[in-house]
Amino acid sequence: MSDSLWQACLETLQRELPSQQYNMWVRPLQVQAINQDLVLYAPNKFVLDWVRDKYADRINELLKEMAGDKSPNLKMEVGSKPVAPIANPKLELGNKPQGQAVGQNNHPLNNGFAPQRSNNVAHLGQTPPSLRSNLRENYTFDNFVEGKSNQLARAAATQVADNPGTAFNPLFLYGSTGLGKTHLMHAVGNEIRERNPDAKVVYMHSERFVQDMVKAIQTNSIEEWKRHYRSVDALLIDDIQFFAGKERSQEEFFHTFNALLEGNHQVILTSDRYPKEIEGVEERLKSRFGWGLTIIIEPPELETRVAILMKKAQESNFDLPHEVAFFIAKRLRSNVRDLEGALNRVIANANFTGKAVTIDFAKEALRDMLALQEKLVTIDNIQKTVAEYYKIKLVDMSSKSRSRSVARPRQIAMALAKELTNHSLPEIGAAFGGRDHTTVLHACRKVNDLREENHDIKEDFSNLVRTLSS
Ligand SMILES: Nc1ncnc2c1ncn2[C@@H]1O[C@H](COP(=O)(O)OP(=O)(O)OP(=O)(O)O)[C@@H](O)[C@H]1O
Repeated sequence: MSDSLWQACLETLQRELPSQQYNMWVRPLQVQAINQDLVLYAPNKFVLDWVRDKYADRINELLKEMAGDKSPNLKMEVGSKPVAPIANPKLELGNKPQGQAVGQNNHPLNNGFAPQRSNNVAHLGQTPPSLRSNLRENYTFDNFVEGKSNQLARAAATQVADNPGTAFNPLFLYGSTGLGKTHLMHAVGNEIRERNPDAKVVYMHSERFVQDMVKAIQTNSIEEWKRHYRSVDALLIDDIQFFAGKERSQEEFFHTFNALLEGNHQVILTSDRYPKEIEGVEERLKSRFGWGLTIIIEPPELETRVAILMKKAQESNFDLPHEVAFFIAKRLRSNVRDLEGALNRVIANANFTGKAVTIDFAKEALRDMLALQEKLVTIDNIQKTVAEYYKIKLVDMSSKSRSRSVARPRQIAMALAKELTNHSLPEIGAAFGGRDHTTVLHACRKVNDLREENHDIKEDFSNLVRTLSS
């Protein structure tokens, strides 16, 4: 129960804090519920003091918001969550030993503190701490819900897992935040390890890569560091846009990258944008990124969002009524991470209040998230964004002109208004120069058809959804 409460708390903190702060201070915390206490374990005193000072009040506030007078007492300690005994050590050995504790051990501020580990848990041979695999075993192909928006990416990832180093190298996944790039990347890594438990698969966030390199330079161990990186079977680097402006790291990465590709070792990269659009990264590196296969993951459509919610609820053994999943999916459109956050919140609220999970219940539990979303996407905003995108005048959104160059963008804007806001067809019609609701309906159908047939319109529509929802 407290797990879902903490998860809900984490989701909110992740939304509220700049990602670097979140990754640095909050992500490494481990949690355990002990009676009425929720104990947070920090990897060292520095992190403990920082979190206590900067975030404890907000965490307490969130716990109270979500669990009311049943909210647990927040305690904080240096240490790590006691490791539960492993029922079947054989299953663990050599395959997927990395859990939270390993990530924590890798924390940049983890000055020599080693979390408790079970002796049953395998270590990766002589690999130095920074090159532990870091794979998150809960990110698999099995629990990745497929839909139109991620079909290609998933298929490519499966190919890479089947033929690492030879199918597509590098595999470059890009798309906005929270759409499953990291998940897919780990799924490939997990699958490679599943088939070959000896494979050295290393996952790294790009910021971590840079920090490690700096440390290796400071401690005169850069040669060893290079050797280790170049010896892996698969290197997974997340969010490589953070390499921007870090020239020395790019240089090292460039050589490592070439060495891996030459040796047919798999490289998988993710970024929030198309390689050529990453500013502050050398051209030669960007062009190398495109040598294999570059694929976008788009925001999931409604059916996929519902399927993701149902799947995640099922994984948490939570009985989520379909209409509630539909309601949440309809309202939260841009990002799977937000969907998960919403679900965790609903679960936490339901567990703590014991109330039945209805649409009204979800509305209440998600009040602030929904309000935020409504504020973000207004018809006004859609009209402005579409007009700018197609370089037409804003007044043409409501003009009577039927010329194709303005009528098509207008139809797209109407379809976006239907998809991204909760306004009714007549309300949308009124906002577009007093048009009839049947005109809006026709526009929505037309745009849907065009998205199937015409690649440019499909891409324009996704770009606009992304811009409007971010
Ligand atoms: N298709 C999907 N099926 C199931 N879960 C998904 C899917 N897509 C995303 N998720 C979940 O959404 C959350 C966010 O995904 P992930 O961290 O992979 O996003 P990301 O694209 O790497 O984001 P960022 O760019 O911010 O790193 C994860 O918990 C992931 O499991």
